[in-house]
Amino acid sequence: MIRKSLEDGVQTLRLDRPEKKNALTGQMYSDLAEALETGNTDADIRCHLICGLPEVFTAGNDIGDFLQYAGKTGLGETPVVRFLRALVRNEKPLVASIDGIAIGVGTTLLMHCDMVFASPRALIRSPFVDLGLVPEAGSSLLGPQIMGPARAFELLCLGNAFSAEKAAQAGLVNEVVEGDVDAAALACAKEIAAKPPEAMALSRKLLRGDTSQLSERVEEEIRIFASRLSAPETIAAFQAFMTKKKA
Ligand SMILES: CC(C)(COP(=O)(O)OP(=O)(O)OC[C@H]1O[C@@H](n2cnc3c(N)ncnc32)[C@H](O)[C@@H]1OP(=O)(O)O)[C@@H](O)C(=O)NCCC(=O)NCCSC(=O)/C=C1/CC=CC=CO1
Repeated sequence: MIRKSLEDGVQTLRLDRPEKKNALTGQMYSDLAEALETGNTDADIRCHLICGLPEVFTAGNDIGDFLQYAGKTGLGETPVVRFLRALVRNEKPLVASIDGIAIGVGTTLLMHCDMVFASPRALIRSPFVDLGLVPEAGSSLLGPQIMGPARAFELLCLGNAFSAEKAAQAGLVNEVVEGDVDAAALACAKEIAAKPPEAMALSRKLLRGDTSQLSERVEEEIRIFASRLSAPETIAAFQAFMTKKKA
């Protein structure tokens, strides 16, 4: 589930599905998308904070859910697609706090954040190719822009895990926090929320620039990603994960 709260202009979105390492379900994507969309029109929400649980941000998309899409022609207007579009269209500053594993979309959503805080035990990993998949959430465009093509290849194609320190060196993480990472991220989100909102919105928009190329890339990735969900090597990788867990 997603636990939502609003305090001092900060909408906190806490991923909370500990029994499955916060793997994201359709309902969780819908809740996240709705929260971001609401923020675009609700003046009381001045900043979003997305966080997970101790030792786990998220294990990425629920792999069991992926198997349901095999054989289908596209992802259509599924909750995950709604969420990916909501990330691109989000107009309010987005802060993330990672205190553990951040896998798949748990990595790529960070590229849409304005500030990212990580604890020393954070581990960022995107095993897309190992799963027979391709990068998503615009990461094929944002990844090379943020960290350069070489490190983006290492993270997004090779699937190497990045420590918090390495992610900070790559420009994906703003600060590695030794103490309470959620508290540090919340303090930053409140600082953002306390600033003049119009100037903040205009400044953020200038920094982001024209997002049409990003939107197009997200749609292109969705098309390729959807077709990959029926590829034999992909289905085999999903089944291997599910079976290994059941054994
Ligand atoms: C490294 C792990 C995250 C954790 O390992 P470990 O601590 O040993 O814990 P486990 O025993 O493996 O896991 C505990 C239970 O959680 C279940 N689980 C974990 N991850 C997932 C998942 N992603 N989907 C479904 N279920 C998950 C696991 O089966 C256990 O359940 P049971 O107790 O009932 O057996 C490790 O679990 C791991 O590597 N997980 C898989 C990570 C992964 O490959 N994620 C997919 C990333 S791809 C992605 O996110 C892509 C997209 C797609 C396109 C668009 C947008 C979204 O995302």
